[in-house]
Amino acid sequence: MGTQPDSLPPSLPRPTTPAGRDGLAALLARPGKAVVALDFDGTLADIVDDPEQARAHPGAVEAIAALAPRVASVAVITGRPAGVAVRNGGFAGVPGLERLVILGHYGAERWDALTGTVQAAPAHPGVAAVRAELPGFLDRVGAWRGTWIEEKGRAVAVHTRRAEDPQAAFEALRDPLAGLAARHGLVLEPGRLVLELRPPGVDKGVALTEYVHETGAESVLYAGDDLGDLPAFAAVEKLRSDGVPGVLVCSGSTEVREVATRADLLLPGPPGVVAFLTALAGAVA
Ligand SMILES: O=P(O)(O)OC[C@H]1O[C@H](O[C@H]2O[C@H](CO)[C@@H](O)[C@H](O)[C@H]2O)[C@H](O)[C@@H](O)[C@@H]1O
Repeated sequence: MGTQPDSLPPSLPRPTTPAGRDGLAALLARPGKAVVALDFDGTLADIVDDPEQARAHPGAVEAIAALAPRVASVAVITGRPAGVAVRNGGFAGVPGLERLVILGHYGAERWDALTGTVQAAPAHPGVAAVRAELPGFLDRVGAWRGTWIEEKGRAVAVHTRRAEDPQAAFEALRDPLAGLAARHGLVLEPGRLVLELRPPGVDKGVALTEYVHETGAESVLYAGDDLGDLPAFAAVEKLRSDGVPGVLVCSGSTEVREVATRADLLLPGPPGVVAFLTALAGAVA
């Protein structure tokens, strides 16, 4: 049996890094000054073939609702439109989630449970241009059968999960779509078998940093699973170097290596995240 040389409770999985253990200890010492920020797809929701069908993993909403009243804030930071995350997550009107904040479109949109409204940055004209060009563009570059376009309002995403060889389809489209995005003043956001063309200027790191400063938090936990979460990881690393303790959690240890290798704590996907959040709520009770 291992020893616990610090004050972390045995009910919680133990971060593997000193910085992660410091971050978790700070959160537990003063939960009322902690922000817990969570990605949606792959972290709170299991990955499925059809994004419309993605739902919060069983127990996720209950775990967040138990935790949220005991910390400064819980925020969901997602590439989804904020309204889609609210709907698919089932986050509206839940006791305990009265102060939940959802930062959608990587921070370009914000939904507050307090008002039930979405605030958004102005639309980028490049998105409409790409939307019009994309079907013909995919035909011309010979996209794999099964590749499809997700309409996201402020962005468009090209999915390859349903192609015969999803990874080959993803790799074949990556450079062409980066070029198309650049021609219209957009950036390419690669994810798990998805290539999103979206406006520049904001990412999950910017969104998280601004939110931590807004709330005056003195510690932060961020959990994510995908490449789009790496800016948030970098933001926590920067906050740590500025004296704000933080914990980095990876949901699923094998899918996206870059996320796993930078995390302080590896959890086995959304079921593991739900178990962790439930235990965390118990530990700060
Ligand atoms: O920031 P997130 O909450 O992780 O959202 C990022 C992207 O998630 C969605 O795509 C991913 O989940 C789908 C449903 O499980 C899956 O089919 C897809 O392969 C994944 O990449 C969403 O569809 C994208 O728009 C988001 O950008």
